[in-house]
Amino acid sequence: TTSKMPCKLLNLCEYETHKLVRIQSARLGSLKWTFNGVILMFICIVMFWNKEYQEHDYVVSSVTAKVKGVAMTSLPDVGDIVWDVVDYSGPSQVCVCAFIHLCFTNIVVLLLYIIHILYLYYTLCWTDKDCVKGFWEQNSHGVQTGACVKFDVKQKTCEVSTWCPIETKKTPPKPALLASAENFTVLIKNNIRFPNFNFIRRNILPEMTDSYLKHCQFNRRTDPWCPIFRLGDIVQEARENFSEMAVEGGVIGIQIKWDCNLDGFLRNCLPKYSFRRLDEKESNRTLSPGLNLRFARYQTEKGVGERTLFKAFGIRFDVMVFGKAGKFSIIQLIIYIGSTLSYYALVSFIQMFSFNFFLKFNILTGKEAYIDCDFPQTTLFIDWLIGTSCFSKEARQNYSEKKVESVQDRQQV
Ligand SMILES: Nc1ncnc2c1ncn2[C@@H]1O[C@H](COP(=O)(O)OP(=O)(O)OP(=O)(O)O)[C@@H](O)[C@H]1O
Repeated sequence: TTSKMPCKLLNLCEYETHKLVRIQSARLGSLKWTFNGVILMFICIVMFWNKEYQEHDYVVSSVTAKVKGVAMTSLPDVGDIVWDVVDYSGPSQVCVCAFIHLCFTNIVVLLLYIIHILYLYYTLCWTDKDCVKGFWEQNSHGVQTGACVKFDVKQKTCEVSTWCPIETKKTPPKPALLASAENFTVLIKNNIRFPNFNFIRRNILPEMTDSYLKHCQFNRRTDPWCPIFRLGDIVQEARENFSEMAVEGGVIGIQIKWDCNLDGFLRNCLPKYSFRRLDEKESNRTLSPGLNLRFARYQTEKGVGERTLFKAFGIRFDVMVFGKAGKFSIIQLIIYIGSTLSYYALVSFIQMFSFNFFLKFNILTGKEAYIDCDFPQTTLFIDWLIGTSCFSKEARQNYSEKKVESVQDRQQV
């Protein structure tokens, strides 16, 4: 007995293995193959749907844009101005569309400004020593000359050199002066590359001809690949009102999405355009809404430098390019198959669950006897439901005679 003690205490003389049971049951057999089939189908659908057999690469791209259109404005102090393609295409010229993607839609013109007219700025002083030559600060309009000059009867102020007269704050005109920019068109040229696959493409597709480009206009339904967009349509696609947005300006995002399949006969690589407003929409509630900038036209009048200052409000179009390309890769396919094999463990789990459930249901309804077990049973319902069934000797014998063929028995081992 003493020699058996360490055996008993430490379970040294025991070996555990699983018992394999083959059950002759049409119901359980068909359940098993149904589950196997469903899982196999699920794996295949996911594989083809998500193209899990492909390796991927991400897009590298460049974008340029050219705007065309003609508009006329009647501006106070300046008169009628025609804005055509030349005004907004040269880099050093006055622009309606200043940077490639910004289009002015509204303008405040400030009077002719003459260079180097001395103007008084409200920095009080008593003598010239109180003023610093060349001094400038954020809210002043020019640079101090260093002279202290009379401002009114009582006060003196530091003299500054600046453009005259001083710009006063003006609200943008409503309706917008350049609202006809709605009909301008912009050609967006987008070149993309997937470096890993050495694949190059443009949004001006190979099958497009010069005459097609001259006349086409993007339309989501009738012409979704045309790279020429009417500004009004872009704003409308972004669910905004052009005439409202034109007053103070704003930012619209143009998203170009390339989702490319580079596999043989399934090859497909076309751009998808979408549009949305990117800046704060509620101009009533937003401090300093919209988008504006200043530019000037310079001229000389009788030897004196002059400039016409424009404060222009505009809609900026930010073009964003996203893209992913996929190509068949045997390594990806093997990795995917390997990672999905574990799903088959689900089959035996579901099988065991349903087997136990049916068996216990039979026990509950008195079709099977369920008495004592070789090991303690918990009283938790969930354990009872999914735990391994245990039978009395009699029931086990009875059951195995009818349905169960024992392949491997632990006690025999
Ligand atoms: N904003 C635009 N709206 C409509 N069509 C445009 C626009 N920009 C370019 N196009 C047309 O698209 C085609 C390709 O333009 P691209 O700028 O590459 O060539 P281009 O010969 O320099 O064009 P153009 O001299 O007419 O400006 C041309 O037929 C051009 O007229």
